[in-house]
Amino acid sequence: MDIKTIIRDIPDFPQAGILFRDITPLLAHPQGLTTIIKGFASGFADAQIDYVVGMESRGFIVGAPMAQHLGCGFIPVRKPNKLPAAVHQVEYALEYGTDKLEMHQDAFPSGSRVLILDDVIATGGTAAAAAKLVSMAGGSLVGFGFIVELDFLAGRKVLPDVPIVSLVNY
Ligand SMILES: O=P(O)(O)OC[C@H]1O[C@H](OP(=O)(O)OP(=O)(O)O)[C@H](O)[C@@H]1O
Ligand SMILES: Nc1ncnc2[nH]cnc12
Repeated sequence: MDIKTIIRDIPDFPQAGILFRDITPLLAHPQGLTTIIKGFASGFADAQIDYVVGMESRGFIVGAPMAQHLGCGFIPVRKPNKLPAAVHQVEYALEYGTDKLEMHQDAFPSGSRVLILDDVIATGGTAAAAAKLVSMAGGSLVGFGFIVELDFLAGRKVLPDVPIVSLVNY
């Protein structure tokens, strides 16, 4: 299955000048999620992952099924004021705007091996913020996985030096 042919391009969303790579047709395909999870699983075979972290909201769509596939825990990284217990917080820049992300301070035991997953890496700000949150909680970052990587924005340059698996590059 060639997932690139199923991802749809939407010009000028959410604002003028952004070419939005829309994964919803891929998610709607009967083999879409299976193909995505197989891609991540083969990229991180033998990585001994204890927890998968996914960022609100599209990171949840790939993070939760990957955690189920691995038989490990899923940790949500959320936008501000959504998580009920004590949080770590990081502010970050987006391709379109700025935002903050939070994760529970007690999300996983210190030393846990953590994989960060999201649908898209653009500038890398979101993934770098998630990596900071994992580090603040004492996690050991195993790698990053993305369905889509926008190469021209060079987001991987702002990430820590761990393996990065992208299923599709533009
Ligand atoms: O590499 P970056 O420049 O940080 O951009 C990538 C992020 O942007 C999108 O999330 P968005 O904040 O739009 O939220 P959503 O998942 O709720 O749509 C996407 O799902 C990534 O999380
Ligand atoms: N160009 C883009 N397409 C889809 N999701 C994104 N998140 C940030 N930039 C994006």
